[in-house]
Amino acid sequence: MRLILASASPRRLELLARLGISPDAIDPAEIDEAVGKGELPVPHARRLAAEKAAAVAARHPGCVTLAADTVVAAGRRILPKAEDEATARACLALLSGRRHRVITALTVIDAEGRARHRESVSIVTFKRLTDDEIAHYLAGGEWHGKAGGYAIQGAAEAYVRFLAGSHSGVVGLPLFETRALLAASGIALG
Ligand SMILES: Cc1cn([C@H]2C[C@H](O)[C@@H](COP(=O)(O)OP(=O)(O)OP(=O)(O)O)O2)c(=O)[nH]c1=O
Repeated sequence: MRLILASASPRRLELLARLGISPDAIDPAEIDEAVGKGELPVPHARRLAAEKAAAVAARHPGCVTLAADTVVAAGRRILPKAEDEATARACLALLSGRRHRVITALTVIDAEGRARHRESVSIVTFKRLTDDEIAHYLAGGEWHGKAGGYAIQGAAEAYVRFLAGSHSGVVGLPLFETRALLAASGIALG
């Protein structure tokens, strides 16, 4: 069974490798990731994962397609993907000392075109960050392109006081849910 990874994220490819899987092709979906008016974090992540999977599956009939979307949420608010330092700084200031959620939604479309969905929701709390700590983190550049302006797989984990849920889910591909969805969709797993 051919597996298509509908993602440009090298982290998702690495996480998939931890399941012993290497996709037959990588075909990133390029969809509009704008947040809908009044759209809440979990529905937003679900919608984007489903749209990424559908867009890519249409190009690969008869294959299994896996897509994911990661959202960092402070209450009902969806934090942006940090594309510049000012945005990353604003995210870190908001997350400082405060509990937030990281949602990764998954969609797998099987060879018959049937879509299956799951999501992982983790709770993360950072310590209260001083201005110096924020400046030091920003200088490292790891925030670039990351939802919420940080990457737990890098230096930011040293600021994480509490995590409940899935570490791989925070990084971008929750292994437990991914394994379950792929197995249900006909991908052979060890
Ligand atoms: C919170 C957090 C996010 N991230 C990353 C994962 C995702 O790459 C990104 C969220 O954006 P996504 O839109 O989920 O993914 P992407 O644009 O990188 O890739 P694609 O849509 O092609 O699959 O933030 C981390 O790497 N570590 C973290 O701790």
